Amino acid sequence: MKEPVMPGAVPNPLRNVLDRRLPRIAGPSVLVLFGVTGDLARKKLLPAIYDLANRGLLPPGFGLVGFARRDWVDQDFAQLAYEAVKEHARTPFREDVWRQLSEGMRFVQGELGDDASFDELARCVRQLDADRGTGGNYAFYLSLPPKLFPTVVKQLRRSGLAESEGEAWRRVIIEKPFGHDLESAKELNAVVDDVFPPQSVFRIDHYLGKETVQNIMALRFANTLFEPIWNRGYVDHVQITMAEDIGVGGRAGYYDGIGAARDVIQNHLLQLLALVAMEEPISFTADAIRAEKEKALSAVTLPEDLSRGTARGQYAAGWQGGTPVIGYLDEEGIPADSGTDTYAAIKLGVNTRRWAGVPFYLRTGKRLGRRVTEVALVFQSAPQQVFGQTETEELGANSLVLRIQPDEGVTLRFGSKVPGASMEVRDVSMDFTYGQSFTEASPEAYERLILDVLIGDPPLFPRQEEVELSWRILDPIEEYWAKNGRPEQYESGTWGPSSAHEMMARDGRQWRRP
Ligand SMILES: NC(=O)C1=CN([C@@H]2O[C@H](COP(=O)(O)OP(=O)(O)OC[C@H]3O[C@@H](n4cnc5c(N)ncnc54)[C@H](OP(=O)(O)O)[C@@H]3O)[C@@H](O)[C@H]2O)C=CC1
Ligand SMILES: O=C1O[C@H](COP(=O)(O)O)[C@@H](O)[C@H](O)[C@H]1O
Repeated sequence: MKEPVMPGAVPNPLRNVLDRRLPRIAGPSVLVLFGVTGDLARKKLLPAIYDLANRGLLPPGFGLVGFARRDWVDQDFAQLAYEAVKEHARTPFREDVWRQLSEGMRFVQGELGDDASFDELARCVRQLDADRGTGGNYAFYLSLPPKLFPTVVKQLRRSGLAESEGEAWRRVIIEKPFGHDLESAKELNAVVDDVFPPQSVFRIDHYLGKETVQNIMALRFANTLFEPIWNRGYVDHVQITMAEDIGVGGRAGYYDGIGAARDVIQNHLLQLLALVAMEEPISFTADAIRAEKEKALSAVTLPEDLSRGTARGQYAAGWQGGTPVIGYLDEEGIPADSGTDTYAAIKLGVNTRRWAGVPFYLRTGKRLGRRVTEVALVFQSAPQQVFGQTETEELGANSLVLRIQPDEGVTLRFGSKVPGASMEVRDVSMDFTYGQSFTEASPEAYERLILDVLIGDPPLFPRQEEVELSWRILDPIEEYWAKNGRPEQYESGTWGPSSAHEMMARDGRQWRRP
């Protein structure tokens, strides 16, 4: 409902800003976590829930229900959560916070396809609701292998859990990847859409919960400094890098057959591209932001020749931090003849007045030189170099690097005269680093996103249109790869296959060395 405006009242431009600074606290609610024994729940979700409680952002009567197949009771779940919190939480351990949280924790053992398991879950949730006074507000987090999403959504309806009464709400949180191509994404959406209204569906892309990713909009639209040069008149090209030093670890079952491009380009990297390429939204509402991201994604173009504008690889044995590591094909659970990519690089265009002709190079990979995610705008070189010698990393180009992780911040690189008698210019950096500029700590991405779901605040969650537009970009590339041989092997600990470097060299450019 719109707030009534007094006749003659002067609108206060700070109102919106002040509202955003108020502490945002979740109301009474129960969170049901499917897949609670999994990797994501243990490393990220359970610690994030504890951190929210520790920061006073969860109500005292908050309820948490874990669901998985193993033969556990409430105490086993509490023990798992305790260990996860001790190992991975960001805030210090406080006995009183833990006690209050664990009093509201329950475990339900069951099979997702089994009606009786869901009837037991419904009974447990309703009992917890009554005990803790959570007002019938339930959120369901699907931290599961993606093929199980439709089963759970259907079971939520069958068991009556999806249905709310009166003022109470129901929300469903769906982990990525949302489908494995355009067609399956549409099928999944049809199932979800049948059970939950669009405003109750929260599709998680945890990159949008990262402070530094949210800062892309602040950097662009809260300043006058960058926007005038944020276009084809000044930018030569954009590089978006998400490099990991880890291998596939214990996630073979999920990763093999999915690969690097579906795992992170379809979601995280295309969301970064959208935030860099989009126009300013007319407001910071979910609809306005999503609409601008969708326009940017609709304008994305593929390289004319996919053999020259894409590259993919698979890690072979090598060295990581001085330790020998095995190749992808020797990882546990990976078929010896797997053709799954663990590295992918793609050159895209954005066909708008702002970006026409500016290439966006996206790359991601596992077992690369180091863990780093960054967005680099590489600017055109000065029209003429009056100074004899320029020793620069990007051949004399200035760059603005948004350091998403680690060492979060922003770097501006430009040429400066080297002190001394000669007129030599060398690249230097001007740095903004979160840790040095703010005393406030950044919440973990999942902490922010879980809180937003419990509050019902949707701007940081992509809607179905964005998911579909991203699959439209990736599907032709995956089809091309499927028909054109195996990924090229690259040594672990290096910066990916030689075809990715050749792709840049053909354009007279090179990948940045992060
Ligand atoms: N791990 C990560 O770093 C990230 C994961 N994600 C996404 O999060 C989701 C979960 O991933 P992750 O935690 O790694 O996966 P895991 O394989 O580690 O965990 C899967 C969970 O699902 C449960 N499960 C599997 N089958 C069934 C079934 N038939 N009935 C009931 N429970 C079942 C397992 O429980 P049990 O075996 O005990 O029954 C386990 O708790 C995926 O969608 C993934 O894409 C997203 C970003 C990062
Ligand atoms: O979504 C995913 O992200 C993680 C990396 O997340 P980050 O926050 O540590 O950058 C990646 O390892 C995983 O394969 C992928 O599913």
